[in-house]
Amino acid sequence: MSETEYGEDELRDSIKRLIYNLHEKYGWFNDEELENTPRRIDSFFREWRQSGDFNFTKFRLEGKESMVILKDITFYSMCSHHLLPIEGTVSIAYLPKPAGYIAGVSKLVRSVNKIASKPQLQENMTSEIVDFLYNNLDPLFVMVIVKGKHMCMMMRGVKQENAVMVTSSLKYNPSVKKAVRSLKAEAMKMIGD
Ligand SMILES: Nc1nc2c(ncn2[C@@H]2O[C@H](COP(=O)(O)OP(=O)(O)OP(=O)(O)O)[C@@H](O)[C@H]2O)c(=O)[nH]1
Repeated sequence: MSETEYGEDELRDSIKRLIYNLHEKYGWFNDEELENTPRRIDSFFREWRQSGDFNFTKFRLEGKESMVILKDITFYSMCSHHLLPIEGTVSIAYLPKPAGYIAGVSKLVRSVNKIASKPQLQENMTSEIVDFLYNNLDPLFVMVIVKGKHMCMMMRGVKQENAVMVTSSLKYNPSVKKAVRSLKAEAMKMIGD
């Protein structure tokens, strides 16, 4: 449903109704919270939706091409099934083309933040990051590994304190098809555990 069909005011009103209904049923909120919690939730979603746009600064590779790794980027997302947080790390490996693009390193983090900042499934987030980097950098090879702890499995349901979901996705230029297995092994070795 688009924003024109379901406007910002209606969204705020429905959050207010949710908080009031939860209070009716469970008696959870005091007066200050009934007044201000809907506004805070609304502004969280606004801030989250707006986070992310940036200029993807790139440079030209001058030396010989070799694998670039940025590992253990912290991310926060939310599962689209329960709207509960997912937190974890993203590791990125890419191989630029000869004299091709290299990313300003912070832009790899900004790419993760941009894509993480919405409710989603981890598998889809992983492949979306790969697609975004592939489209922006036009590399020979890109691989992303995501390790996520899902609050929906920690504070409810199966109650797993330590389970970590690991997902990976890769994309490559057809010219390196025969080398993909060794590129993947090199990326995984450099990223490590
Ligand atoms: N690839 C690469 N990038 C670097 C290195 N040192 C700094 N950078 C990046 O160079 C980029 C410069 O991009 P700009 O957009 O001009 O700088 P900025 O506005 O300060 O970027 P942010 O750090 O994203 O706020 C940033 O992404 C830096 O992280 C490096 O050794 N290698």
